[in-house]
Amino acid sequence: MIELRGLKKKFGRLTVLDDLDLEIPSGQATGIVGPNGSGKTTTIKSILGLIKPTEGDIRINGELVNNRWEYREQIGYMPQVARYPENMTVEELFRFIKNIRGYQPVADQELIEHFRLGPELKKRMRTLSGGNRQKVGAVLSMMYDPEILIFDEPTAGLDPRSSVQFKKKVRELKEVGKTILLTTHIMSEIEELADYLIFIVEGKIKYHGPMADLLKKHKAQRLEGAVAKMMEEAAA
Ligand SMILES: Nc1ncnc2c1ncn2[C@@H]1O[C@H](COP(=O)(O)OP(=O)(O)OP(=O)(O)O)[C@@H](O)[C@H]1O
Repeated sequence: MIELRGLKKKFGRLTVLDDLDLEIPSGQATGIVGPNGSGKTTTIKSILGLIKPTEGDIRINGELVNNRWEYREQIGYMPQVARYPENMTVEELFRFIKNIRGYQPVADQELIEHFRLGPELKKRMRTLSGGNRQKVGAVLSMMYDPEILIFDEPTAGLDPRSSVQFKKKVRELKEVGKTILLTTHIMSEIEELADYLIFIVEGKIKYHGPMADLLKKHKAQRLEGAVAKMMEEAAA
């Protein structure tokens, strides 16, 4: 379980995360939704230790991870916008990551095939299409078989077939009990993949709990309707 307690983040005078208290359950997929600029990526980056919170604690499986780095080995991260060594070819990049880690990945070949990246391996990163860069990010996030996977708008830029391939992989990861956290603006994707939902507006949690409870509460069949209602309530 990932626990956030009293998490605050300020950038100068702007409060971006305002006292977040929540639990992200293990072995399930959790979707974070909310309007643009509501703090989703900042929450993810805080969990990853890429942003230092102004206040508050983050615990993973009960252990406080503030200012500690080792725990990041258990997390695979696919960022919204990734920066890579642009002159490396895709295969050089994979080799580079293996050298940094110092041990062999569990599933790189299988993932390269799954995402049909074979024809891209000899291309330099700077020449890849946006969608293929995303797929490289997906492989990097999964190839060491981490317990926790965090995907920030993972299917933005993927063509429909690749998006289906990505979601199939996420379902497989769920089946083997991984903890998954993902953000997306595509509500149907959250419905397909997530069991648990976090709704965040202007850095405040407006809902967190099982997806089914939210739909029941708002008497909605589809998530889009429930989220639209919550957005109206938040704006009122
Ligand atoms: N390094 C930074 N310095 C200053 N402000 C920042 C920084 N990073 C994020 N912000 C601000 O924090 C707020 C939340 O940003 P964040 O990227 O977490 O939103 P988001 O919910 O992921 O949005 P989106 O749906 O558009 O991706 C925004 O107002 C953004 O401008």
